[in-house]
This record gives sequence, structure tokens and C-alpha cells, in this order.
Amino acid sequence: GVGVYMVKQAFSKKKPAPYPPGPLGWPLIGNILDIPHIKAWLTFTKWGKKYGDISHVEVLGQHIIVLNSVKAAIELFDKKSNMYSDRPVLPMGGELVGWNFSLGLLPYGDRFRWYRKNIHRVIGNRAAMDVYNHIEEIETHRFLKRVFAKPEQLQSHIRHTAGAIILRISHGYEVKENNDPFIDLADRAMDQFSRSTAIGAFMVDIIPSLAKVPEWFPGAGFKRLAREWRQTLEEMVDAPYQFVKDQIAAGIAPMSFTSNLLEGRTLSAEEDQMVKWSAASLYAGGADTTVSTIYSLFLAMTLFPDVQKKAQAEIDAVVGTARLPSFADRDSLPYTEALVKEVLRWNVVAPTGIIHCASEDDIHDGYYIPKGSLITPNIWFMLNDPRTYANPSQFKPERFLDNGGKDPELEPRTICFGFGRRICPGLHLADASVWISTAMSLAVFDISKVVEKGVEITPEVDPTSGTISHPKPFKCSIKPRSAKAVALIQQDANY
Ligand code: HEM
Repeated sequence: GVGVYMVKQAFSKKKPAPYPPGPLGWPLIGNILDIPHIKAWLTFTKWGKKYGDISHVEVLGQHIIVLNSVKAAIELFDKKSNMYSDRPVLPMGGELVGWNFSLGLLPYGDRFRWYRKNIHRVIGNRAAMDVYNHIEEIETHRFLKRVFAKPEQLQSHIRHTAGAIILRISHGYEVKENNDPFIDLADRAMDQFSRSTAIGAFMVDIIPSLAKVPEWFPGAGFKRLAREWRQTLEEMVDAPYQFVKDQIAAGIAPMSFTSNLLEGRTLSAEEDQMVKWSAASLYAGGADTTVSTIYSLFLAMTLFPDVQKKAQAEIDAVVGTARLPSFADRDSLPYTEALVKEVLRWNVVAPTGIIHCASEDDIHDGYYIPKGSLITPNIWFMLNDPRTYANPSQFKPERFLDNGGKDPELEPRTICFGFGRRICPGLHLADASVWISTAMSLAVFDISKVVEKGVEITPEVDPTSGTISHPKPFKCSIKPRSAKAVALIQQDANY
């Protein structure tokens, strides 16, 4: 009877060590009421302050471990990478919407290694990325032209440029000047990705059996959403892939990640699907992330004019005003480099990373982390931890320079891209895009607060919730710095 069952449960659940500390839950439902639905990183930060670097909650038998320090993230994700590199099955984003074939949600295994190996070959280090410097420079110059023509559409220009760069690398596709269908698809799909995979956003992720509820059922609106979002995703994955296949058939496919894997080969159905989804993973990973960083650069420049002036003075002194900066200048621009680091620290693109999953039982530091636990790094706090960064809410590139014998603060690029075998495979591409956008934009534009009816408008700093966080839309004024700057912008960008 029930009694025997409960006794069995009690014994089978005997744990070899206590769980890491965390807020006390209720019987049965556990910490369901503690799970934040928006900006989970702020709640996780409170847990970190109260319970230490590794905390634990349990919701209906699902264990969730939150890591609030770089040290803890390295101990688990790097040093024990054989047991902490898996991803959980996400009922909403993965299964219902269909992102489970994308690299970000792929379980740890052969398929995962195949995607990563091929992506690494193309954009896995700075030297491999050098091949694409030219594309980065041309597309960023085109970005300057668009911003000059229509500064009020800044965010859309940033999206367009990020999409243009990644689509050339992933699929050899050159975007249209306006209303490109693939850019539009990526925008919609990535917004839906971010919303569908956000921690705590959908009950079905905590109670997977809800997935079986029919669409008409009260409260099952998530199923209708999932069906719509699935359609966008399928189009985003299939359309550019078909484009490459058509180009290959016509003998006109330019070099790209996809053409390289397809051309001259006969693929099995499984390989075909792997090529398609690994290319889509690149496209998805590259279409929305750097957008957040570059948009936040403009926000920071609007808010902190002194930083802007320092970077501009450095660029003027090193590059001059007769040409645009290029990657060849990078090593000679230390302040600009520090500025890029500070933007990546201050605006946390992936505040809770992408959730990992424990593939084995572990006892860590005397605490029990059962197999199947979800492990989430609080990257937001790691980049705002006063133990690592002095006055973390202050925007201060100087923290990354040698200051009168004081060591620079910790390189945020060792944190913001995640950890271990799941570390962001696009980090060199992201870094190149953010750097060239920063250097070129500051070389030719002055960014400042908008004045409306004689009143200066100060934008609010309020990042959006979701897996990929963006600055809330804001207004700023973007003007060319001089007649020379206008001439540089207007030069032919097809070199
Ligand atoms: C500022 C820009 C970016 C940031 C801050 C960022 C950050 C991250 C983070 C935190 C993760 C999760 C790592 C983990 O699980 O521990 C990740 C994964 C990933 N990123 Fe990025 N990323 C950026 C740009 C890009 C770009 C440009 C691409 C593609 C070209 C890309 C492709 C991916 C992919 C495919 C994954 C999944 C990797 C896996 O699960 O094995 N990311 N990124």
C-alpha cells in the first residue's frame, strides 16, 4: 500500500551528502514559488549572497543548482567537464518549439562533437577568423553608411549588419540592402528562442507532462505559441540551407561553412540534417548576441561622454583621420580594447548562460549534486561581483588597464562566453564584430543624448529579460564628427 511505497521512497531517496544550501522549499512543490519568472539573475544573486557560491533549489523533484562565482563555474564546467557538459531536454524551447537539434540544446555526445569540430575549423581561433576580417570591415563600413543616412534606426542597422556577417560565413548569402527575408526570419526566430528558453518562463519546463495538454485547454496558450514559433524556426533553418543547395546546383556557391561541408559530397540523411542544423546554429548564435553588445556600446557612449572622448582621441592619434580603422590597428589601441571589455562586462548578453545538466551523480565540496540536476551559471553576477570588479555598476574601461602598478581587473571575455566544453564557439567572431564596430563607429561619429524641446533625454539602463538580454530601446543622437568623417563614411565600401 501507500505506506510501503512511502517507506521505499524514503530509503531510495537517501542521499549520500546534503544538497548545497538554498531557500527552504515546501513539501511536494518544493521551491516552485521561489523560481523567478523574469530576470532570474537578480534572484540568483540574492541566493548567492545568502547561501554562498553554490546554491540549490528543488521544484517537484527537479534539482536546480546556481553557480555564483567564476571559481565554482571553473570547478564544475572545466575541471569536471566530463559530467557537466550535457544539456537538459527543455520541454518548451527544445521539444515543443524544436530547438533541440541546434548546438545550444544538443545533448553531450557524438553529434555535439561533430557540430563543434566543424564550427571550430571555420571560426575557432583568431587566425581562422582573419579570413573574415575583410567581410567584417566591409559590412561594418556599410553599417556606418546606414547609420549616417538614418541614425534613428540604429538598432535595425545593427541587426542587419550582424545578420549580413553571419549569413556570409554560415551560408555564403549576401543580404539585401533593405527588408532582407533571412534577416527578418532570424530576428523573429531569435526573439522566440530567447523567450521560449528563458529560465522560469514556462510551467511546462518544470512539469513536462503539461506538454500533453490539448491546445484548446484553459491555460494551454503556450501550445499555440509553440506551434507558431516552430513554424518560424523551421523556415529559418530550411530556407538558407535550400539557398546554398540551389547555388551549388547552379555552380555559383561562394565559400561558406555550409558549401564547404556540402560541395562534392553525397550525404546521408543524418549528415544532411547535421550540416543543416550546425549551419543554423551559427546563424542563430550570430544573429542576435552581438546585436545586444553593439547596441549597448551606443548606450554607454550616450551616457558616458568622457569615455567616448578618450577612445576617440586614441583612435585619432593612432589611425589619423584620413582612413577608417582596420583590424591591423587593433594592437595599437589599448583604450579601445579596454572599452570593448567594459561593454561586454557592463551589458551581460547571456546573464544566465545556457543551462547545463549533470550527467552523473556528484559530490562536490561535500554537497550532493544528483544526476539530472540543472546547473545554471549566474554570469550576470560573475561580471558584477564586487570581489572581482571594483564598483561593478560603474562604467570604467580603465579597470582593464595597468594603473600605477595595480593589476588590471579580470578579463570579462573569460566569463561572458561561458565555460568548459560548452564555451561559446562564436566568441572570436563576436569579439571581432564588436571590436570593429566600436573602432569604426567612434572614428566617425559623435554619440550623445537627444535634446527634445530643450530637455536632454537620459536613457534608462534596463536590460530585457530572457536568455539573450538587450538594452531597452533608447534614443540617442548620432552625428558625423567632421567633414572628413563624412567623406570616410561615403567612400566606396566595396574594396
Ligand atoms: C557578445 C556575443 C556573444 C556572447 C556574450 C555569447 C555567449 C554565449 C554563452 C554564455 C554561451 C553558453 C556557454 C555555456 O553553455 O557555458 C554561448 C553558447 C553558444 N554560442 Fe555564443 N555568444 C556570443 C556570440 C555568439 C556568436 C557570434 C555565435 C555564432 C557565430 C555564437 C554561437 C553560439 C553557439 C552555437 C552556442 C552553443 C554552444 C554549445 O551549446 O555547445 N555565439 N554563447
